[in-house]
Formats: sequence, structure tokens, C-alpha cells
Amino acid sequence: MFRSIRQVLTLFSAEDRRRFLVVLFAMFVMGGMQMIGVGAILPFVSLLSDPSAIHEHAVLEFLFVTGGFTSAHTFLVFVGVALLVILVGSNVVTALTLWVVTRFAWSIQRRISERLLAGYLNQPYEQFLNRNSADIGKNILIESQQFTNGILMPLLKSLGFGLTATMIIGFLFWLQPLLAAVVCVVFVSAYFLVYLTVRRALLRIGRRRLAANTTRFQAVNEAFGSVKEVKVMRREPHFLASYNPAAQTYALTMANSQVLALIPRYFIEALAFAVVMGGMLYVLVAGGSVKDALPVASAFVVAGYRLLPALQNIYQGFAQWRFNQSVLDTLLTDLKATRNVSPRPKGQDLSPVEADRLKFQDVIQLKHMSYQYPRSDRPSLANISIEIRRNTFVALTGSTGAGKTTLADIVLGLLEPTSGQVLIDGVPLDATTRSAWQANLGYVPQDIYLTDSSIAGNIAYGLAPDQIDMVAVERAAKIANIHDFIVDKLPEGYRTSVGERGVRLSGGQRQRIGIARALYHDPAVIVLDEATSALDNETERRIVNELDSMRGGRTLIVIAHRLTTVQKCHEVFLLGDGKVVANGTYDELVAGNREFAQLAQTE
Ligand SMILES: Nc1ncnc2c1ncn2[C@@H]1O[C@H](COP(=O)(O)OP(=O)(O)OP(=O)(O)O)[C@@H](O)[C@H]1O
Repeated sequence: MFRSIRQVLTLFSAEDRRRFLVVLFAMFVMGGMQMIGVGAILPFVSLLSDPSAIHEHAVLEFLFVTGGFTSAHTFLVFVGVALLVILVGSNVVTALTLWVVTRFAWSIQRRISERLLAGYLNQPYEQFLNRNSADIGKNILIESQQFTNGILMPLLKSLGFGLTATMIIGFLFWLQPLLAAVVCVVFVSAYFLVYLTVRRALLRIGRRRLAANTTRFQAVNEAFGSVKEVKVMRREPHFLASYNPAAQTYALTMANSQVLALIPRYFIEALAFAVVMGGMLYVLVAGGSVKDALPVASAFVVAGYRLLPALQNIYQGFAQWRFNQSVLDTLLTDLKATRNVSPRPKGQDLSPVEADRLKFQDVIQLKHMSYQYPRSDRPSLANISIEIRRNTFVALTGSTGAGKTTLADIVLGLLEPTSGQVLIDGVPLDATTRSAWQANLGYVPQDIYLTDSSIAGNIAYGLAPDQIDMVAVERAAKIANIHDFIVDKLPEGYRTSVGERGVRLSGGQRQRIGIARALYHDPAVIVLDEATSALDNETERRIVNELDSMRGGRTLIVIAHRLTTVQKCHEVFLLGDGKVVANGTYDELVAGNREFAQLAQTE
């Protein structure tokens, strides 16, 4: 338990700790008000049963005299109204405290989800290779909420109600130490016993909930991420079959955790009723006067009315906390990995300016470079030493799995060589230079992901509308040969909205948008990963020609299967099994390499 508290406190910033003090203060006031409310019952009931009690209590006597009351009856009305004001006041304070606590808890949720998103986004690309994106989304959106609802709010509520319960129990001890001790031992230990009984089960079902939630998210993500294949291959039952059992486990574990948190209340209320009745009967049987016992009994009943919900809330808090311990562990692991990452300040211009870019005037060199994927048992690239000169058109080709994409990812600074070096004009590409190098790159992937924004927004990509440079957008679109289509065919030109995943554009049009996107920042190097595969031969030739002709100082690296793409290249690197098997111009390779010559023939 103390470990969990320490874990939660590590999630608070300095500002959160200051605000937590305000929350604590509100809780103290709430506890104090509730105790006063309970305490004020006693004189009122004493007065009701015996008006002469005015003169037996010093405080009542003082109020009676200074208030200038003449009859016990009017004084009783005054005390009744005062009691009402105190009780209403204490409820108002409780409501206000709940407001302060809830706002505090959700502000923490907001910050945790922002930190998670920033952390995931800023982590090295390699980290994404072994991570399911549905799991990332789930942690940011759902588990951060589960943390607030299931850990932070219960923790804060337990703290608040704990303070209230302590104050009320303190008052009861002052009033009737023996009875208070009985009440305390009976109720606190009853809840404690229940908690001890269910804590293991809660931890277990909490872990099952977390796992089931991951499966649910993956099933939905995968089903809709490949909806075309799902429909054509009629695989709907498969995704339903993965989702449904996970949904059932999720529902069951949620329901069970809530039942385990709520049910004890009804038994303990029955126990409370038995204690009160038993006390009364004991007084009667022992021959005592119920009238004499009434004020203290009323104070205990009102105390119980406050105390039992407080104890129930504390128990419920512990139960939820236990159930969600695995959520806390998961979030902490991911937050620890991204501790020093802070969300980018709002309004920062994301366009790389010349000064941000790593100068590239001469050559990209790969020296004895090898790369092995984290969970792989063999290198995907082995001892590669090549040079790519500025203002050249270079192709990486070779059979499937040869290492073309991996090599391009190394040049893009997405993967760090396991051994060897990448040098840009002699400057090593490492953590200190990576971002400046990437500011000089344009990348066109195989699948162009279109965001649900305008055409211009998709070309400038990731910029707020007021940050988009329309001149750069049009320049890029013209080079990508999509400008005429946008202006002539789309209803609102560059402002036309693109649906999610670009459903309103053909595959070829999407790829041209992708090419325009890569050109938007006017980079020195462009890497195309099979980017022209969705284009027909004629369009592809035109784009390749255009890219070639617009090069003017730019370097073009194309990963290509189709050798038509590589005919115009200055240099072609033929990869095989992670090594450069041959390099030279298209004609040189056709003449000198049998594998390449065969590939060229089958085109
Ligand atoms: N994330 C990964 N983890 C482990 N191994 C990987 C990973 N990605 C790729 N590989 C392996 O690295 C090798 C090179 O893969 P790469 O994707 O670079 O080939 P490629 O030439 O681009 O292939 P293709 O033309 O089919 O896209 C392959 O053997 C592949 O199995």
C-alpha cells in the first residue's frame, strides 16, 4: 500500500504537490465540519428531552444568556436552526471538497495522458517496432482514466474520509470511550477483515481486466485497420471471436471488482443496526432509562450516519486501488521510460529553418555499417560501406527481405547502426545531429496515411492551418504532378477535406500527395520507399523524370522493385541478404550482374 502511495506521488509535479496541499486543507475543513455537525446533535437532543439542560451545559447557558433568550422554547428553536445550518454547511463543504478533489484528480489524468503521448511520440523509432499501437492508444486514452477513477480518486477519497472518520471517532472517544472503542473495533475490523479476504482476488482480476482490455483494443484496431481484407476474405467472425471473449472477461472483471467494493456495505449496515438495537436493549434490560441514554445514543446514530459511509468509502478506495494496481505499474513503466520528455510548447513553428538543418554539401558515407533488429538473432545489414553523393539519383534494389527498407531507415536516422558509422559530410549521424539531419530529409512511405483534414493540411502535414505556407504547398504539389487535379477536380481546391484514410482519393493520387508532403519543406535528400508502386507506368515515369529534373542540388534515394524506376539512376545498389552485392549504373549492372540482368529481363 505504501509502495502504491509513493508510486502515485512520483507522478505529481511540483505544481501538483502545491495543489495537493489545498486539497488536504479542504479535506481537513470537511472533516472538522462533519465532526461539529455530529457534536451539535448532543446538546439539541438533551434540550429536547429535558429543557432544563440549558443550565447544566456551560456553552448552552452562555448562548442563552448572551442571546437574551427568555424562554426555553424559543432557545430550542434557535438551537435547532443553528444545528440545521451546521449540518447543511457541513454538506456544502463536503460537496465543495469533492469538487476540489475531482478537479485535481482529472488535472493529473490530463497531464499523465499528455506525458504519455509526448513520451511515446518522442521515443526512438526502434521502440515502436516491438510495440502494438493499439496498446499505446489504450494507455493514453483509457488506462490514464482508469488510473484517475480507480487509483487517484479512491486514494484521495480514502484520505478525505479517513480524516473525517478519525475526527468523528475522536469525538466519540471523548464522549464515551468504551462505546467508541467497541464501535471502532467492530466496524474498522469488519471492513479490514473483508479487505484482507478479497485483496488477492482484486489484484488477480485487475490483471485480467488489463490484459482483456488490451485484447479488446487490438481486435478493434486490427479489424478496422484492414477492413477491406476483412470484408473480401469474410473474416468478420475471426475478429468477433477475438473481441467477444475479451469483452466478456472485461465486463466480468469490472462487475466483480465493483461488487466486491460495494457489497460489504450492506452487511456492515446490518451490523450497525444490530449494534444500535443491541445497545438500546441492553440499557432496557439493565433497567436503565432510555430517556437518559437518548442524547448519547442519538450522537452515536448520527456519528454512524457519517462514519459508516466514510468507512465504506475508505474500504471501496482500497478495493479499487488493489484492482487497479496493474494499471499503475504499467503507466509508471512507460512514464519512467519517457521521464524527461515534455510536450512541445504550443504555437512553436515546426517548419525546419535553414539554421536547424545539418549541412549536406558533399556525401553521405556508410562505413562498415551493420544493423541487427532488437529481437532478431541475425543482422539484417552486414558491413555495408557505400557513398551517396549529393545531387545524385540513387536506387536501392534487390529481392524481398534483402535489407532495402532497413538501409533507408538507417539513412533516415530512424535506426541507429549496431556497429559502424553513418557520416554526413564527415559529421557522424548520432543523437546530437539526428534531428538536424532529419530536418533536411523528405520521406515517402509505401502507404500514405492521410489525416482527416484539407489537401493543403495533408501536404504540409502536422501544421496548424495558420502555419501552412501555401506557396510551398503549391510548389510541392506541382512537382508531384497533382496540382492540376487539386485545382480542377476538387470542389474546394486545396481546402477540400480528405476523409479518414483518404477514402476520396485513388491510390495513385494518395501517393502523389505523399510525394508533395515530402517535398513541402524543400529537403536536400528525399527517400522514396516503393513510393511509385501504386502508379501506372506512364505516371511513374513522369514523376521519376520530374523528381529527377527538379533535383537541382537534391539527392534522391529510391527503394525500388521495378527496374523501370532505376534506369535513370546514377548509381544502383543491389542488395542481397543484408549486403551490397553489386553497384553501378543500370547498364553496368545489366552487363555485369546476372541476378540484376534477370530482374531487368522480367520487367
Ligand atoms: N522489426 C523487425 N524485427 C526483426 N527483423 C526485421 C524487422 N524488420 C525487418 N526485419 C528483417 O530484416 C531483413 C530486411 O528487411 P527489410 O524490410 O529491410 O527488407 P526489404 O529489402 O526492404 O524487403 P521488401 O522488399 O520485402 O520490403 C529481413 O530479413 C526482415 O525479416
